[in-house]
Order: sequence, then C-alpha cells, then structure tokens
Amino acid sequence: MDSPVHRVSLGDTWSRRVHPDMASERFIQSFSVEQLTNILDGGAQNTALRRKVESIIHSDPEFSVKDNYFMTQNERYVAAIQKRFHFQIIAKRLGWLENSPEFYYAYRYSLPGQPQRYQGPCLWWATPAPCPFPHRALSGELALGLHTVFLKSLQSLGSEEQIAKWTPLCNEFRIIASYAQTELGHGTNLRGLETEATYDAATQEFVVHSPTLTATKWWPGDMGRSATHTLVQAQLICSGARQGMHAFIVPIRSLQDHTPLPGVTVGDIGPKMDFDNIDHGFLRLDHVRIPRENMLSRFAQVLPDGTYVKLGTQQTNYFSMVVVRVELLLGEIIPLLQKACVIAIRYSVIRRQSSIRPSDPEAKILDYQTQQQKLLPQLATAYAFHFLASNLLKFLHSSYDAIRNKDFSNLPELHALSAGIKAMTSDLCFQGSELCRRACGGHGYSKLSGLPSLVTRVTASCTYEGDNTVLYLQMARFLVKNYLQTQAIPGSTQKSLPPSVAYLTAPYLARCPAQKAADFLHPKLYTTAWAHVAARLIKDSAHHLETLIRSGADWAEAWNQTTVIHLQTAKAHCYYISVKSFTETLEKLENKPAVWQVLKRLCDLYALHGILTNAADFLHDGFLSGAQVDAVRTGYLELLGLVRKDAILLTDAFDFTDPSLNSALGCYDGNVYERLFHWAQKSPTNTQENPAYEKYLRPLLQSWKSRL
Ligand SMILES: CCCCCCCCCCCCCCCC(=O)SCCNC(=O)CCNC(=O)[C@H](O)C(C)(C)COP(=O)(O)OP(=O)(O)OC[C@H]1O[C@@H](n2cnc3c(N)ncnc32)[C@H](O)[C@@H]1OP(=O)(O)O
Ligand SMILES: Cc1cc2nc3c(=O)[nH]c(=O)nc-3n(C[C@H](O)[C@H](O)[C@H](O)COP(=O)(O)OP(=O)(O)OC[C@H]3O[C@@H](n4cnc5c(N)ncnc54)[C@H](O)[C@@H]3O)c2cc1C
Repeated sequence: MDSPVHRVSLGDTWSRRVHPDMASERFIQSFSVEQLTNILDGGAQNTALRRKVESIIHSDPEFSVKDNYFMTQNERYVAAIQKRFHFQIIAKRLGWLENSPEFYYAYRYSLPGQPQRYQGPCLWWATPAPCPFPHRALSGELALGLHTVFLKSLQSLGSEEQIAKWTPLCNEFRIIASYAQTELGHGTNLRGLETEATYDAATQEFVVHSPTLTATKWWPGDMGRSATHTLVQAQLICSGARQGMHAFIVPIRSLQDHTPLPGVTVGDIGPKMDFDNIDHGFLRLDHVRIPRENMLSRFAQVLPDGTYVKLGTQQTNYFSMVVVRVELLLGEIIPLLQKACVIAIRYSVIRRQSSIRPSDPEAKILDYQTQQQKLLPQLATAYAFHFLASNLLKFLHSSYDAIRNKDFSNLPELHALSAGIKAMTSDLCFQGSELCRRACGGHGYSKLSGLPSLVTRVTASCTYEGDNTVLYLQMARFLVKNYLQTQAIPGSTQKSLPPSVAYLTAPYLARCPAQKAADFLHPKLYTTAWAHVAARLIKDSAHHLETLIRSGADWAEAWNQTTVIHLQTAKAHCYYISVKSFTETLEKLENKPAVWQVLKRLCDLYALHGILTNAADFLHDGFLSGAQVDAVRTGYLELLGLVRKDAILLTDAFDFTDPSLNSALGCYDGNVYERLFHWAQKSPTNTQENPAYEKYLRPLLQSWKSRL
C-alpha cells in the first residue's frame, strides 16, 4: 500500500471526508502512485523533502491564494509582490540558502497554478551550473519572475566578472531586474530592433537610445512598475558600424526613491488577457549613458578604444533565449496542462449526468467514451511532455558549459529542438487545457474552477519567447538543411547527422507491417511510423523548395512560398521526437513492471492519438491503409477504456496540492459542489451592497410602479 499522499485542503470542514465517487476510484490501485510520483520527482528522497517544505509554507497564511479570483489587476500585483517579499523573509529565517533544496521547494510551493517536478537545472540557481536536485515551478502568483530571466541571460551571455558582480546584487534583491528585448514595432525580427547602443570612446560609455516611437520597449515583465534595472537588447554601434543585437544592463529607476532615472520613460502597458500579477512595461530611453562594462561580453566585446571583438557568431547572442525556452517548459508551460488534466479528470468522476442505459443510475461523465476521448489523450500528452522536456533539459545541461566556452557544435541542434519543442508543447498545452475546460461544461467557465486562468495563462506561452509559427520554421530550417546535406554528400551516415535527425538516413520502409490493433501497441513500431512520416515530409519540404528555386525563384522567395509545408514538417518531426523520448523513458522503467505497464498504455495512447489526428499524413503515400487506420482506432479506443481505470491515480501522481490547484472542481477529496457553493459566497458581489441598486435599479423599477 502506498504511503499516504501529501494533501492539504483549503481548510473547509467538508473536505475532511473524501467523496465516495472519488474514493471508489482509488480503491483498487493497479500501480503504486507513490512510486510514479517518485519517478517524476527524480527519487523518493526528493518527494519527501518537497512535501516537508510544502507543509511549512502551507501553514503560513501569507501565502494563501484563496481570494485570487476576486482580485483586481492592482490587487493581484500587490499580492504577488507581497508574497515574493514574504518568501525572502521566510527563507532567511529558516536558513534556506539561495542554493539549498529547501529554498527551491519552498519557492515552488508558494506558486499557485504552478509546476511540478523535474530533474534539472534550477531557474533560481545562482550559478550557471545545473541545480543538483529536482524541483518544479517558478512563477505562479509571485512577482519578479523576469528577474530570473535576467539572471539566466547574465549567466549565458555575461563574462565571469559580470556574473560575479551582478548575481549577488540580484540574489540579495539589491536590484530588481527585467529583460527588455521586444519593441512596439518588432518582437520576432531581432535584426529589426531599433534601440541603439552607440559606443562613445571619449567617455568609455554606451549611449542607449530609442530613436523612434516603434523602438519603445514593450512587454518586458516586471518592468512596468517594479524593476530598477533591465537587460536592454539593442543594436550595437561601434567601430563605425552596426554590429547587431547585443545585451546591455541599463539602470532605469533610482535605488533611493524608485523614480525613473534621467532620460528614462517607463510605465505599465495596461490590461492584458492574464498575468495581472506581473507588471509588463514600456520603456523609452533618451540618450541614457551606461558604462562600457555594462555590455554583456561573453561572446562579443568592445575594447576601450571602440574596437569590436567578436568571440562567437551573431546567433550566440541569442543563446539566452535557447536556455529560457527550454527551462520554461517544465518551469511554466507543461504544468499548466498537467493541472488542467487533474482538475477536469477529478471533476469528471464526481459529475454525474444522464445514464448509459435508461435503467442505470446517472453515470460519471468520465465513463462516456467521448469524455474519455477528450481528456485521456491530454493526460497522455501531459506525461509525454514531462519526459520530453526532461530529456531536452538534459541535452541543454550537457551542452551548456561547452557553448559558454565557445564550442558551438551542439548549438544548431539545441536551438532547433528548443524552438520546435517550445512551439509544440505550448500549442498542445493550450489546446489541451481549453479542451479540459470545455469538458467541464458550465462549471469550467467559472474562474473558480481554476481552468480559465490556466487557459489564459498558457495561451501566452504560444507567443512569448518567440511566436510558435516562427519557432516551428526555425526547426524546419534545420531539418531541410540537414536533409539537403544528406543529398549533397552521397553515402552520408546516421553518424554524420545530429542525433535528432539521424533517422533521415535510416533504411526506407514503404509499408507499415502491422495489421491488427494489437500490432500497433509496440513502441518500436509506432516510433518507426512517426519517423517515416516525418522523413517523408522533410523530403517533401525540400523538394518543394528546390522545385521553386529551379523554376527561377530565389531562395528567400522559394522559402516563403513553401512555409506552410515546412510548418507541417516541423510539427511531424516534433511529434516523432516526443514519441521517441517517451519510449526511451519506458525502456528505463522495465524493472518497475506495474508503473511500466500504466506508462506504456499512456505512451501507446499518445502515439496512436497522434496517428489518428494526423491520419492523412500516414495515408498519403500508402504507409498505412484505410484498414490499418481502422486498426489503430480500435487499439486507441481500447486504450481509452484501460487508461480510464487508472485515470484518477495518474492525476494523483502529479502530486499537486489543493492550494496549488486553487480549483473548486479539482480538489483531492472531490467535494466539488460544496466547495463551489462556498467559494461563490465569498465573491465581493455577494458580500458588498449592490452599488447599482440605489442609482439605477431602484429608479428603473420605481418608474414602472404606477402601472402595476
Ligand atoms: C527562465 C525561466 C524564468 C521563469 C520565470 C517565470 C515567469 C513567468 C512566465 C512567463 C515568462 C515569459 C518570459 C517571456 C520573455 C520573452 O518573451 S523575451 C522575448 C523573446 N523573443 C523572442 O523569442 C524573439 C523570437 N525571434 C528570434 O528568436 C529570432 O529573431 C529568429 C526568429 C530566430 C530569427 O532570427 P534571425 O537573426 O533572423 O535568424 P535567421 O535568419 O532565421 O537564422 C540565422 C541562423 O541563426 C540560427 N539561429 C536563430 N536563432 C538562434 C538561436 N536562438 N540560437 C542559435 N542559433 C540561432 C538559425 O538556425 C540560422 O542558422 P543557419 O540556418 O543559418 O545555420
Ligand atoms: C505575456 C507576455 C510576456 C512577455 N514578456 C516579455 C518580456 O519579458 N520581455 C520581452 O522582451 N518580450 C516579452 N514579450 C514579447 C514576446 O516575446 C513577443 O510578443 C513575441 O516574441 C512575438 O513577437 P511579436 O509580438 O513581434 O509578434 P509578431 O512577430 O508581430 O507576430 C505576429 C504574426 O506575424 C507572424 N510572423 C512574424 N514574423 C514572421 C515570419 N518571419 N515568418 C512567418 N510569420 C511571421 C507570426 O507568426 C504571428 O502570426 C512577452 C509577450 C507576452 C504575450
């Protein structure tokens, strides 16, 4: 029997009993939830420590998130700053050092709406080295997340001296920093950024300036009202030439009274779809002077006399984006889908509606096959992405030091994978969360379900850190380039290609050998099927491109006329990578048969769901026949029934506490209706006098009185 799962309720009395419909779901356990949690946490000792720290934080009322849904933008911002402030006090009092596991787990816990576990470097880690313990979650309702993006950029792009100088200032909050890259006129096209940093050799300073309205920095988080410093990405002008985008640390507010410094115009960009806890800002700089040492100089330097020294390529200045894209996967994006799955699946075993046979009692909505089809592939995706992102993180770790030391051999592949996987995960996490929300019917539309805020939050990830279409096209560029290389060099082998595209030279398999549904439940088979489709689409992309070029179009025009095809190609390749990563994870778990079995079903479901939703790509060249697609569907439908049995346990294994879900529908105990009713009572619309009554409703009603 598992050890009791760490749970905390929101203090409501009914939550002391577990709803019988929820209890029955946990009655028979086909696998150990605890063991799966440990796997996700990266070890039992990590789970234990995480829970211990979480319970310390939970008992602190300052971290309560109960009333979040009733707050205004301003109140959420203040509450987020207050929590961040309080967190620093607690960490100091308990002796949680900046780089201790307790610090990270505590931080994670205080982030409602926030992530789960992963093994890898810590976003809050004060040094460039990977964090030695697994952790989860970054931002939630805390403020100053971009302070961390600043630190990540400093560590990626700064020299050792710069890191040594600025890191302690950040860690001790002697400054508050943000990351200012996007402008009013340009976000994607970094070469089009207009902000200038012109070197003045006479004073050894850069003059940072916004020459036009469209050069105004727009969107940087934590900058609208909080930051004292920001990392401005600007066009470097020195040695008589424009040298491209470089990063400059620019003080923007007084450390004495927080007023904007001379030459600085800064403010908040106004209401947004979500992220009210963060003050996204605008910034105009009017010939602001900063010392030469404030240009981050790991990959490029400006000498005192103004000589420009290039230590990397133009794109190495983009390295911090690669790092942040990878770290946001487990730090922000994927947990939002995981939480949506937990909420919607738990609700679906409590909600009863209609009956399957007229004589039956009302059915749990999760017993309807269509409901399973909505939710269970999302659950499988949430697991697939966890393993995918963990593997990508490992690749980042193994390449990180080398890149910082100017060995760029892994950078093209890392960039392509981080761009493509960021695009795929955010796209599908958004779609999946919205499906989860709609699968909860009317209650899913209530903010108290927790689902609308997950959806509005995850949709931002399709845009920030690079618009998804643009990122997919970066992946496609890498794929086409590697494919053309295999054509240009006859006899290219798998070894001569980056590992993620080595399958391009694998033996060609014209037809899928599987016939029956059971034949499709083999990881090797469906991984090969996905490789086949991705390879065909890559060849197709390159073929279309080359045909246009042969007919007279230049490369750029030909590329633009084929981007819709490239997009489809990049998506297929990403799906292949995700299936492969899931199957490789499974291989490592064969010594844990029960957990292996349940994860294998999820892996099968993920791969087969992908085949069915992209069936045209598999049918196109006859790799699958119509009858084989039918067999895939049969296998898929059987899997829905099997995964359904373990669905609640699989959501429990994510081990989200009730406060971190902050959902009336998704609590561990399943007491949905009591919680929803109770929470609604707390709305200011119920606790305050109706401000419209005296002025409008009463006169309106009274104007008709005489006629009654
Ligand atoms: C840390 C966590 C904190 C947690 C805390 C939580 C806080 C709460 C959560 C919210 C947190 C939101 C945080 C949002 C923060 C922003 O959003 S910051 C702004 C992010 N902005 C972007 O991502 C902009 C997107 N644009 C780009 O990346 C680039 O401009 C593009 C699209 C790649 C194009 O650049 P380009 O210079 O035109 O390059 P292009 O000609 O396409 O390619 C040239 C070569 O460079 C290569 N290349 C391009 N980019 C790269 C690269 N990055 N690396 C290597 N090579 C590259 C190409 O592959 C190509 O190679 P070849 O094929 O020639 O060999
Ligand atoms: C919540 C949030 C937080 C953010 N935080 C920060 C921050 O802290 N710091 C910061 O600097 N920025 C931040 N940003 C800005 C963000 O990084 C940019 O919005 C993002 O990179 C997209 O750029 P854009 O807005 O210029 O979109 P655009 O590039 O204008 O995109 C608009 C459309 O044009 C298409 N498009 C553009 N270029 C191409 C192309 N080459 N090929 C094909 N299609 C193209 C896109 O696909 C999209 O459909 C944030 C944004 C949001 C929403």
